[in-house]
Amino acid sequence: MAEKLQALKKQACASIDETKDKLHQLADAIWRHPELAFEERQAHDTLVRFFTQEKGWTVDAHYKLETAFRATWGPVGGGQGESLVNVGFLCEYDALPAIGHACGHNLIAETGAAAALGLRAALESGEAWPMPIKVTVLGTPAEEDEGGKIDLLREGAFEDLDVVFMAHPSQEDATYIPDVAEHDVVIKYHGRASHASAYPWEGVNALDAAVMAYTNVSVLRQQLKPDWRIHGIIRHGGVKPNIIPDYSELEYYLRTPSYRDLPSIKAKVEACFQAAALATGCTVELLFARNQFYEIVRNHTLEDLYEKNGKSLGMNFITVKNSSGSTDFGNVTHAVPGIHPYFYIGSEALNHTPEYTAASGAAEAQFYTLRTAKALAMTALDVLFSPGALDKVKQEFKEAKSREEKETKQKPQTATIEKS
Ligand SMILES: NCCC[C@H](NC(=O)CCN)C(=O)O
Repeated sequence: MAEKLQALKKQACASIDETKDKLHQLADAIWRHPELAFEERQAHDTLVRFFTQEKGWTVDAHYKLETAFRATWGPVGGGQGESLVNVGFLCEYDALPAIGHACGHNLIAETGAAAALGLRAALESGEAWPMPIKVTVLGTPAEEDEGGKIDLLREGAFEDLDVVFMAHPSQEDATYIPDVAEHDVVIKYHGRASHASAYPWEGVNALDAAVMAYTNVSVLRQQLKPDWRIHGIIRHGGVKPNIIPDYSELEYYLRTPSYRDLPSIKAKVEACFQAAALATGCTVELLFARNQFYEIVRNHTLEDLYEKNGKSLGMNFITVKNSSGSTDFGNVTHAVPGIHPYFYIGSEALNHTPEYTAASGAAEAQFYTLRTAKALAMTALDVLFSPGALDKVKQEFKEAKSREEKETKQKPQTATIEKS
């Protein structure tokens, strides 16, 4: 089987190389027209067209969400009574406000599509596969905002998948970076307008509340655990200096390494926001996002396979220990075994900067993006055909889940303001 597996991997890589121009065009079209979360209509249509033109894929446009899609191929192979193995690849394609594809999600879409095409090409060689195999591509919107994958999870989109792959652009190749749990909140202060010079005493200053809230949180930061994060912006702060602002608005992201600590960080910042309202006489509304992002549940079996395949293609892997951002893929890994490796794109630029936008649209990124897609397809082939690999992946996932359940029993998700 080892030789056959090698030949299949070669076939997947060759097919990705053969499709490289179309794949580049796909990423380029998404990059040239950046769209915000849940508004990715053109990216959705571009990907739907891509899979429709590839032939053989069953494509569901607007799958469960307006800008999500699903493309499936197969099943192929297997005898009667064998259970189906459904391999999933994810495409993200939302951009950031003002700076476009500064997180390279156009390249995530490309790796997901390329890896799926590569796996399909290998599976098409006509072998008698021991079990029925299906390939599924899910287009998952709004990673940079509410987390479309969490909505899709709730809608059952991941229920029939056995393993899920995606890869994220970065400054390095890493099988895992500690993406943390996150909950977002919008804070609205309502005050009363008045002439700021003639009768300021009649006003209730909502900007003052926002500034106090910002300062309260900054003061709180010193007392947070080193890997907890709170960061925010003031979105509205008034309209004219001579009108006491009657409205202000902030948005904050709250992050902890485990979702189990989110209630604690939320309780602490809520106190900061309420205190600002009390001090200024404003009323306050706290609007927490409908979805919480969870940290990634690691699958070392998948990571090791990916690393081995990546190294065979020339990748240099580094180990990252520092907490990173967050991803709605974290929630996926609580339901299905999966990996979310990071990949170098030929630039030292940092994500969420204009320089990264340029790098994710540059021709240089293509070599690295396709190399990553090849490593994903090869890893999927290992999962399918390396003896015992799928069982090992599933067993590790099961063990992680039962550890998780035990920890949740020991430490339920409760809000506490810890006293020293
Ligand atoms: N509110 C969701 C923000 C998600 C965002 N994701 C990334 O940057 C992708 C890399 N993990 C974040 O700010 O972490």
